[in-house]
Amino acid sequence: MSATTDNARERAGTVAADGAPVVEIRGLVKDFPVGGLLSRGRFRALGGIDLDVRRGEIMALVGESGSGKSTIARCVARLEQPTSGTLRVDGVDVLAAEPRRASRAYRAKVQMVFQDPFGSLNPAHRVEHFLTRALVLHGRATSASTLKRRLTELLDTVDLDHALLDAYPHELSGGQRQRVAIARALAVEPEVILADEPTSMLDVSVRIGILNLMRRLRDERGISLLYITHDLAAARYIADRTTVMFAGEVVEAGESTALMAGPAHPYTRLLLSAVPDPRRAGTFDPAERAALRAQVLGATTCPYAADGRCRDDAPVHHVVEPGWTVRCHRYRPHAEVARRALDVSGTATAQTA
Ligand SMILES: Nc1ncnc2c1ncn2[C@@H]1O[C@H](COP(=O)(O)OP(=O)(O)OP(=O)(O)O)[C@@H](O)[C@H]1O
Repeated sequence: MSATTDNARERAGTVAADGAPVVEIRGLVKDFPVGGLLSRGRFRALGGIDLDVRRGEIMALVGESGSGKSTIARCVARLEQPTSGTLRVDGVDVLAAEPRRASRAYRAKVQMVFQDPFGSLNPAHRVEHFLTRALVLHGRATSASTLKRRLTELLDTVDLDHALLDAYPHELSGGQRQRVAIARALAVEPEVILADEPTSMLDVSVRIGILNLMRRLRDERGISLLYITHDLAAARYIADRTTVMFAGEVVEAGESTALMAGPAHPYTRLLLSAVPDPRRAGTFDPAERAALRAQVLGATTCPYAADGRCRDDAPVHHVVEPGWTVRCHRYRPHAEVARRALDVSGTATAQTA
């Protein structure tokens, strides 16, 4: 863990990550059927993922659209059934112990926050309904007075005005809606929150508030977060560690600051070369996004792909430093030499130097 992160926690008088994994994923494979009901075609969305989220840490999961980030979160949330692999939460083998759909006890431990807060809040109900329902269903408010107190506490935690209890989702801004969704997740006092692009539909000016809120939940409550994002700048800002995915595989994982200062995998370097400018106003421009996608998917035309080695012989994980791994045949332990050897574009060198 970086000195910067440690200092930030010390300043805040915080709960530090204790290093023990709360979520342990091993060899997770997910195949989806393709080609209709009568077809036997399968598409492998996850090719055997290993990933840990430690207690009280934020783990960012980054990678281009379609790389499998949401599928991992949905498997952990029990919204998808993995094809194979193991998933442990608090040491419990979830796929063996839990029903296909998550039990209430499991949902009390693991909560998910989605990209579109409007889509996840029924427009017919007021804020009070969403929060009350979560509190009552999970036995977190057994009397009228505790309910009132817990509602107030939840609103305070997510920095929402108490008057908004009476508001309908359409009366809230995007940022306020996402805060309600987070408050609803917090109502059950979870150990883990899976946040799937929670800021991508929000204006830049609002995003930072949600990122800071997630950081506070980690620091003050020791909640573990799996934070899915396309935005590497946000991952660098908020996450203790970052896992980089490409085409259903983890290609690099390590402490965020170090990984982003000197990425060892060509794909991570390409992603970093396209980090959006945090000063830019408005939401992500679709045209720019298409250009980014073309550039990143161009990574499949890695200069070393021609030798066919990755296709014929899957690369293994190399240790760059303790806690930092990269999956690339071409990786050599002397980082500077490796980085030059792995260079795939002049832009990447310029931007990440
Ligand atoms: N229910 C499904 N049926 C068939 N294919 C699916 C299904 N869900 C996801 N996929 C495919 O699995 C792959 C991984 O999808 P996933 O949503 O996990 O990617 P992602 O990295 O989260 O992308 P995004 O950032 O766009 O959400 C994609 O190719 C997607 O089309």
